[in-house]
Amino acid sequence: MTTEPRRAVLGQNQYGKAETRVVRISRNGTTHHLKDLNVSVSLSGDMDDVHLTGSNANVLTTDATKNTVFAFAKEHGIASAEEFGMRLARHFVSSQESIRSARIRVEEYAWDRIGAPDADGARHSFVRAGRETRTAEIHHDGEGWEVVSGLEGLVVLNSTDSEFHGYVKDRYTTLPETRDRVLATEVNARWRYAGTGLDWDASYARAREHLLHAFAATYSYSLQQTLYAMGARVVEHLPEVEEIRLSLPNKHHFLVDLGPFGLKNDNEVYYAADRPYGLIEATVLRDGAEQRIPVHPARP
Ligand SMILES: O=c1[nH]c(=O)c2[nH]c(=O)[nH]c2[nH]1
Repeated sequence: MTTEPRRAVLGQNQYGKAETRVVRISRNGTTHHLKDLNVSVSLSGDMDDVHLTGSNANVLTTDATKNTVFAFAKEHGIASAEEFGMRLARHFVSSQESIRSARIRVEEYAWDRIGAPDADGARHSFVRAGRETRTAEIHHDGEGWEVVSGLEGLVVLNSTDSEFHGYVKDRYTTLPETRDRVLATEVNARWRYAGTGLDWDASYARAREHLLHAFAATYSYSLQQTLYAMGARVVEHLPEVEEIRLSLPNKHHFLVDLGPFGLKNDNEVYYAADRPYGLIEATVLRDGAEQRIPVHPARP
């Protein structure tokens, strides 16, 4: 019996940039609108050579597909995930002979406005739709009780009223100063109660509301300042709370440089980076209270 020589052949293939995190802010006077997408591009076509011969002549770079996402967000806006995805797909297939098909996957993160329409910040302050995780930790030694409640994953964003400047400049400092930036964070908070016998649900709702209100209403010169304002507002409005500890990742939104494409980015198109991120943490406590919430939360 003769054995056929085994030869490898190229099967289905596709390529593109996955998970471009684009945030488009439209500013209608002082009322801002937000679109927040995660866009993945997969292109297929005449790609035998790039796999088999080392020729890149048919390859539109994945970098260019990412740039196209940002540039289209600026030029055409984002009416809907579907419309935006169709526009991208049509562009890739019709502008490059070597590209025969495009698959665009879009995840859209929904945002709600914070507060009533006339409330502070309602025009430019947002909370990510979908509930945060509520937490509670109870300790009892047969006599005393300690109750620490909290929340994790409450994502908020201010599209203006945030500056950052005046910081130390050492030889490694490159961050440009800014008088108007997007400030976004995921609120992770734990607060310790002075006693028991409370309406826990009502207290939780009040703490959450005051955290959101302080985030929206604070004109911020740093996330540290916003953190303190949020913690202080809870301590000052909830007499049952002795201390609160906040852990706030700075969810950086970098303005995309659209200059190379002949486009001006007037604080409209942002790249939402996921890491690394600044991590701002502090305890805010009632004057005279003991600081007892541990720095690192216990994991279940
Ligand atoms: O609000 C901020 N606080 C910082 O300490 C800091 N550091 C940084 O690079 N960006 C920011 N933003």
